Amino acid sequence: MKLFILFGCLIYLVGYHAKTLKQQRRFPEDFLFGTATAAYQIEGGWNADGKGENIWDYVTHNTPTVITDASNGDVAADSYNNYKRDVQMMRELGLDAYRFSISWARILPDGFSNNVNEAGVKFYNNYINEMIKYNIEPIVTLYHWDLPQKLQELGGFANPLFSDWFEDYARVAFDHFGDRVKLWITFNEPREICYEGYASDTKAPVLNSSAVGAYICAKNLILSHAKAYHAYNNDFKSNQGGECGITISVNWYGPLTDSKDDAMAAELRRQAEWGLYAEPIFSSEGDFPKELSRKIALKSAEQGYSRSRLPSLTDDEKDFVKGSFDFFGVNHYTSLLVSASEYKQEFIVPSMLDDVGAFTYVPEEWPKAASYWLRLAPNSIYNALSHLRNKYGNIKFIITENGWSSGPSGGLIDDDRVRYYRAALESVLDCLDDGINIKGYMAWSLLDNFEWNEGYLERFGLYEVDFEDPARPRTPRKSAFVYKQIIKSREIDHSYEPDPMTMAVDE
Ligand SMILES: C[C@H]1O[C@@H](Oc2ccc([N+](=O)[O-])cc2)[C@H](O)[C@@H](O)[C@H]1O
Repeated sequence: MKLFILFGCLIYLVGYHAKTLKQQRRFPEDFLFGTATAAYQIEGGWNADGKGENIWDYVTHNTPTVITDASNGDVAADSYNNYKRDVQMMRELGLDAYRFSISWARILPDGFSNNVNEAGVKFYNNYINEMIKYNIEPIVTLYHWDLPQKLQELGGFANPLFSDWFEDYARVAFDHFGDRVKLWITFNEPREICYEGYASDTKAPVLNSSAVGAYICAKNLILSHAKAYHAYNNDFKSNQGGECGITISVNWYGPLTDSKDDAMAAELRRQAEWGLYAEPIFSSEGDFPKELSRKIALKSAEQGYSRSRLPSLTDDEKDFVKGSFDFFGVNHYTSLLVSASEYKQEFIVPSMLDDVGAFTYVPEEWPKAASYWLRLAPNSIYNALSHLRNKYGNIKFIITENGWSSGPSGGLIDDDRVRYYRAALESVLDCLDDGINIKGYMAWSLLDNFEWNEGYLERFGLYEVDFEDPARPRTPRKSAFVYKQIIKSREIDHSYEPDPMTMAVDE
């Protein structure tokens, strides 16, 4: 009997300690919890008050077939008129920060800095001031995919002068908003800009120029980032005291098996997906990834090109680009497994996938979102971030996007999104436990919005938006309450159930 009681006490004590240990997993007080959006996806007001046309206006108006539901961002969530409600939602959630993008053509209608649209500047001033009023730190992306159409007509990212145009635009933004904005992101997701915009028929400008244009874009984009970074560093940082980085999409690509070939295939795939853009900026060599560059050169020669389709960086360019960051913005959503053996060449034109030669696989048991590319994968954030830390050192990381999609009739009780966010944030805690220097986490997204090629068929919002109603009313989903709980307590309470689901600003 005594032994039985002793054993019972022991079990109770172990259980109690395990619980308290788990409760000790807290996010630091200075950790920035936020949400993220992008101008074209939420603002609407596509031609309001002097805004110029951008490549998404152009593509959606002229080739609506590119968008599954033939919709566009003309009105979207109408945040151009509803920005105060959006800031109220940020306050309801208790956000520390809010990541949004500036529409280049709203402040420079032709793309060039000679013609500044004062109404556009005023809109962003009001928006930023509203955040500052409530202690919400604005994190500004300069480019989230919406190039002024006039610049596209001059070649866009393929024009070698692109980096000058981007630097000029960045300077206008630093000049007007840098007294209040302290975290600047030059580009959102170079891979999606260059690969999907220039080597596929999905994203604007829908050029599908195969794996030629995409590599020219990659080089020009990296140089443009570095020009904006140096402009900030040399001419603004001492007065404004902010930081400048870039956001790259870093999903985790692991090997399918333990074979050497799969390990190599996974490495090549990582180099193609994000190393191409990260390596020149964050590595000590300041150059494109070696194995990938060799493979592209080889493929280019086989295809009869007299030089590699991937343009090289000169020594001066490498020096200029290397180390051009204060932080690494990571967009992370999911994981994929890579196999070398199963890859079959599918393309007749040069393609980035053929350049890599690796097949990706996703286990059926990983839960599916509404987006075909999105699964809930185990340890996804930890795998990606620990790899980045091991590769580039323990630099400052901010997770600038992470989120889950449902279909248009998904409703307010979004238990699958709740499960995803809790798992993702547990993985962030694993990173913090391991000493990885993550300083913030931005959930994608604050509210439902125009999801690019899927239009309004995929919803990522913590707040649901009624797109049928001209007023675009916003209603919090269950995930909004759960995120609020985590932000407020700095802990993940897996048993928390909001009841009733009524939202208010905590004073
Ligand atoms: C939902 C958000 O997606 C971001 O872009 C991508 C693109 C591709 C992947 N992927 O894993 O294949 C993930 C995210 C984008 O930055 C944002 O605007 C949203 O649309």
